[in-house]
Amino acid sequence: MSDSEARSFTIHVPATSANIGPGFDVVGLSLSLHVTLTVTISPPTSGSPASLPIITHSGEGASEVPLSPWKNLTTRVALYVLRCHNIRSFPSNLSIHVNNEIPFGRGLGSSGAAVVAGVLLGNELGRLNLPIGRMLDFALMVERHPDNVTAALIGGFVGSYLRELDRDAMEASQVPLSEVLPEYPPNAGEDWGLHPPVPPTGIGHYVRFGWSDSIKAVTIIPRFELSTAKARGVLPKQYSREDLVFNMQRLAVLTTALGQTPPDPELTYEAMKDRVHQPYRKPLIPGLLEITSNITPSSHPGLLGICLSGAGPTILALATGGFEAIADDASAIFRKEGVEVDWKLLEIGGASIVEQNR
Ligand SMILES: Nc1ncnc2c1ncn2[C@@H]1O[C@H](COP(=O)(O)OP(=O)(O)OP(=O)(O)O)[C@@H](O)[C@H]1O
Ligand SMILES: N[C@@H](CCO)C(=O)O
Repeated sequence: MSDSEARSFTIHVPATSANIGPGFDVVGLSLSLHVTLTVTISPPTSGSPASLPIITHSGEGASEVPLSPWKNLTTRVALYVLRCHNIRSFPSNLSIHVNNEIPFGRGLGSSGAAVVAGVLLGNELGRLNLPIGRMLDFALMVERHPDNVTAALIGGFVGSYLRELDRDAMEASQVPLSEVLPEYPPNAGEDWGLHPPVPPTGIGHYVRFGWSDSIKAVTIIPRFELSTAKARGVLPKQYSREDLVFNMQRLAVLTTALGQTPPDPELTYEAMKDRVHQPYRKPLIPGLLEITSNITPSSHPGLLGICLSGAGPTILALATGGFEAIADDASAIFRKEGVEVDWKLLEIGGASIVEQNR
């Protein structure tokens, strides 16, 4: 298809729940809520000046998300990918409709999904044909903990690490975010387009674990936002050996236990406990401790384990049944603390996909 023809494609990126208890910054699970971009590029009309992309947005975040392509996270990331391939602007006559099912700032990976959507958008607009690993490099230059973006891109229950790079590559992967996503439009005369910080190759490695089809995700979603930055700000810089061993023992068991059929509630409940992030986040999420300690497989048959979803405030319960009782009882504890919630029963989702429409 030539660039003078109309093009349309759709990008679907799933929500994710990171950590799953002990796997802080390591594991993520894709969920059946999506951000969907419907992208249309009309053929250029001769003589008409270059036009900026038109963004419309429906669903979650509609009242707060910036619609300027210079400010919107997804289009800024797409432009970063394009600039790294010597393409300095969006095509003319580009319109993007975003329909978003992922609530902002709740621990369901909305920012990771927006970043992955941006990488996929840049890849399609530039017809770059980037392999998955390279797309992950771009996503990791923006969102620097790999758990959400890797699970959103790959789909399923995914573990990842950031590689030990050589010194130059390490420095390149750690340039300030303000250089990766500069303020647009640039000041007059600023040479912004020519030298973007290109990601080193192979920043992250990942693996998809097995998943038992019988397991669903009950998400209990408070009606308040907690930014990831704030929830990371309360974490200590150092941990005791006991706490690290506690988490590593559980994570090693959890990554296989959730793939077993039937899953073993006694094994998984204990394996979803954490000492690295949840204890420090308790003051930010009223009810967290009571929910995770009072809702157990013996009080709630069908429950496998319960934890904070990502940086919170959403609670994630993995279960094979008894979904409503788990959600009702967790909601009641939140309400006692004055927190209103919504809950959703979600499937474990697939990977991000791009569909060509015509
Ligand atoms: N579809 C989107 N389009 C543009 N910006 C978005 C979109 N989704 C999320 N964002 C931006 O990301 C911010 C939320 O990011 P944050 O990292 O605080 O929470 P989260 O990603 O929802 O949670 P977590 O990382 O714990 O799973 C929003 O306030 C908004 O600025
Ligand atoms: N691992 C991250 C996930 C949030 O995006 C955290 O818990 O801060």
